[in-house]
Amino acid sequence: MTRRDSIFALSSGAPPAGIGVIRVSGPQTRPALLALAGRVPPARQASLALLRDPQDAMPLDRALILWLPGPATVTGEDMVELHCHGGRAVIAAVEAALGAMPGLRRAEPGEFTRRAFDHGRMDLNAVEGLSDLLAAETQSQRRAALLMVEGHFSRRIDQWRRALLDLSAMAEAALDFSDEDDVPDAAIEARIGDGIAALAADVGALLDAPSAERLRDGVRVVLAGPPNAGKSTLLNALVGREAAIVSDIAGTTRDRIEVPAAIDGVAFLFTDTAGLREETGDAIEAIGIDRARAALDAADIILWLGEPDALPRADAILVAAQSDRVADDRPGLSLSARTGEGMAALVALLQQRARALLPGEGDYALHRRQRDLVGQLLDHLHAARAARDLLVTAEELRLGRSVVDSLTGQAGTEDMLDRLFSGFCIGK
Ligand SMILES: Nc1nc2c(ncn2[C@@H]2O[C@H](COP(=O)(O)OP(=O)(O)OP(=O)(O)O)[C@@H](O)[C@H]2O)c(=O)[nH]1
Ligand SMILES: [K+]
Ligand SMILES: [Mg+2]
Repeated sequence: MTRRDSIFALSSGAPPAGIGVIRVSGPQTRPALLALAGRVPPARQASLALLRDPQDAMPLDRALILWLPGPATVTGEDMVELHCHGGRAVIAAVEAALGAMPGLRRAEPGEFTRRAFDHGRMDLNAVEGLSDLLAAETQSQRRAALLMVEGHFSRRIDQWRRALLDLSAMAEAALDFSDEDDVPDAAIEARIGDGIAALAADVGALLDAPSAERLRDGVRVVLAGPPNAGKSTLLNALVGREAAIVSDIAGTTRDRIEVPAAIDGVAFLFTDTAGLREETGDAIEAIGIDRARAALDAADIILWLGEPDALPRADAILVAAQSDRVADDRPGLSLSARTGEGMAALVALLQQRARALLPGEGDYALHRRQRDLVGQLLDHLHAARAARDLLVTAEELRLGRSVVDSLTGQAGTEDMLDRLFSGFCIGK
């Protein structure tokens, strides 16, 4: 796919800044560079140039320019980078000069990336990874996103595609053969079966990959228990600010209070909830209790500040709170949010639990879209394996290949792509 129009945008942060990098991409890039700088420097070598307004030859800025002829560029098109002084008026003047040139216009959000995708420079997984990388706030988010951008997952999918093609070719050959004498070669069928099983094992292993949404939004830690157990006090201590109201009145917290917080490079989403009790005359509190139960259902980790025999889930962490004033023969992790006693142990335990849910060093995380498609691929492989008829096996393998195409975005629906790219900032 090629496009006629060329685009430009400020690709660095909002001015004023030390440097403002304006990128241009498309067939008009070279003429634009010539018009602004009066020359086209050697490819991929930084050089200084006085940029002039082509209309009146007045100086705009002295900038570092980088001429990047396509197709070996990030968009796959001719590109130039203008590293200008990052003042508002400088950027505005250079952008105005570019905008006045024929065939050049401002880029829409994500349009550079979209061109990279359209020209096969990035597949959909790398695009999603880039979106995550730009949004990354913690080091674990950054690491997992970078692996996606670098194409680790895409290369694995490519291996799947090749394995599927090989298996399909074997199945077709066996079918041709069986046409001739009605006796399919048992050895070939066994080889196909083994190949499918090996591929299914590799694909299935990815279904356990950590969730990119969880990595992005934070590990959901829900604090729950009876009224006045000290949930809100503990939440405030964990996030380091007075996010929730604390009082000695039972039933103080009614709504769910969600507070994101990064602890040692891991994103958590802490949720304080209304105290759970069976009977309340207060209609609002009753709604709060329903919401608390819903939060518990969605929790990755539960901190339970109640009775041990009322644990909402077997893996909930039992917390014996307010240890500074309650006699401590209680089971569970003893702590006082007031004095800080036991807090370090709780944080260490949260980190340990979170690590098990998040990608480790060198692991990638999968978005729901990716996980769903990996699941579909696995279903087709299982069906291909279980089929008694080689025709069915061949068809399931073909369906598997189309799932792989969806995974890389080769068979993506247009509105999904529009949504994804519009989430990018301008200049990316
Ligand atoms: N001494 C001491 N008091 C605490 C501690 N934690 C909470 N409290 C007190 O216990 C009372 C209840 O605390 P909250 O944090 O509001 O309890 P809660 O579980 O959120 O209560 P609800 O929102 O009403 O369900 C308040 O008066 C707190 O100051 C603690 O560790 N030590
Ligand atoms: K309270
Ligand atoms: Mg509370």
